[in-house]
Amino acid sequence: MEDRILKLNEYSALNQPAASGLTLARVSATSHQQYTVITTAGSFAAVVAGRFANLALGPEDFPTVGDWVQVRLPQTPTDVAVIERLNPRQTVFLRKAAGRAAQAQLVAANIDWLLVCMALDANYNVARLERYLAIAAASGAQAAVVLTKKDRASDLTAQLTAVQAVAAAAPVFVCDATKRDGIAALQQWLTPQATYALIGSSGVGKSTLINLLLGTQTIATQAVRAQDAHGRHTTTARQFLRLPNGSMVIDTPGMRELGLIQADVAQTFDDIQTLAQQCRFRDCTHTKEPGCAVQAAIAAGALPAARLASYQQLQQEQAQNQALRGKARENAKIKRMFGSKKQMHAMIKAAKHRRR
Ligand SMILES: Nc1nc2c(ncn2[C@@H]2O[C@H](COP(=O)(O)OP(=O)(O)OP(=O)(O)O)[C@@H](O)[C@H]2O)c(=O)[nH]1
Ligand SMILES: [Zn+2]
Repeated sequence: MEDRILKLNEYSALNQPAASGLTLARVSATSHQQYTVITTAGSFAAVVAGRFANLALGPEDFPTVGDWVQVRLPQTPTDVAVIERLNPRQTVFLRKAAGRAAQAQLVAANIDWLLVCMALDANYNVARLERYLAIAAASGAQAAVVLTKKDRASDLTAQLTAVQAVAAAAPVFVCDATKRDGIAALQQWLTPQATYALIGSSGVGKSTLINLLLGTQTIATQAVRAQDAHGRHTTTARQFLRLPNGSMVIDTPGMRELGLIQADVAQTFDDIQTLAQQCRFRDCTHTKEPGCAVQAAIAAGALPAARLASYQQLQQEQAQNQALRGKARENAKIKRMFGSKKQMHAMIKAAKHRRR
C-alpha cells in the first residue's frame, strides 16, 4: 500500500488549507464510521470528532472516500487521527441505499470522472447505461463509458452503435482484459492528478481493469457464475488507489441495484428535451397528445421508442425517490432534535401553552 500513497502536496494546492493545528488529508477508505486518511505524513486510521458527529444530520454529512478533510494528527503514529472538518465537496456520488426507503448512501466524493463500466456479454443493457449516465450527470463529475469483455460481445458493431447513441458526448472505450486490448488507450487518456471512480454491475471487470492499469495484481477478482453473468461481489470495500501516472482511482463495490436518488435525467436525454420544445403543449406527456414532436420523431424512426420509455421510467422513479428522500431527511432531523415525532409534537404543544 505504501508505494501507492498519493503525494498529497501535489493535490492539496487544489484545496482549501487546513486550519491551524489541523492537517489536510484525503479519505482513502471507510467502513462503519472508521476511516483511513492519507496525509503528507503517511496514512492513518481516523475517526470523526465527537462534536462533528453531533452536527452531522445524515449519512451524507459524514466523510466518504475521496473527501478532503482536516484532521488532528495523533501524538504517536499508531494512534488514530481525528477528523475535525469536512471540506466542501466538488462532486458527490450518491446511490439509493438498498431497501424501499429513499435513504441516500454516499459512494464517493470529489470524483472528476465516473467511468461507467458495462460488459458486452449478458450484462449488456442499454437502458441500464442510460440510468448510470443520468446519475453521473447529476454528480457533477464527467462521465466516460468503458465497455468490457469485448471478447464476449454478441454483436460488437451493433452494440457499439447503440452505446454511442446514448453516450452522446461521453468518450467510449472498449476493452478486452484477456488480450489487454484497449487498456493502453484508456491509460493514455487518464489525466494525472484527476480522480476517477469505476462504477458498474458486479462482475463486469472493474477490478480486473484497475489491476491492468496498476500493472500489478492487487485487487482480488473472482470468476463470474457462467449462467447469469452476475458477479459475486468480490469488491467489498471502496479502495482508493494511485496509478503509476498519478491518477487516482476508486473501485466501488458492484452494485446490482443502483437506485436513482440524484440523477440528471434532463441532461442525459437532451435529445428528447429538445424535441419536446416543439410539442404543441408545454406540459405534453408525449403519450397521445396531438402535435407531439416526440411521438412524431418515433413515428419517423428518428427516435427509438425504447429511449422514450427509459426516459419516462427514470423521470418517474426520480420524482418518487426525491419525495421519499425529502421525507427521510426530515424525519432524521426531527429524531435528532426531538428524539421522536411524538416528542416534537409534545414540545410544540407545550410551547403554544406557554405563549398563551
Ligand atoms: N472474458 C473476459 N473476462 C473478463 C474480462 N475482464 C474481466 N473478466 C473476468 O470477469 C470476472 C469478474 O471480474 P472482476 O474484475 O472481479 O469484476 P468486478 O466488476 O470488479 O466485480 P465486483 O468486485 O463484484 O464489483 C473475472 O473472472 C475476470 O477474470 C474480459 O475482458 N474478458
Ligand atoms: Zn410531446
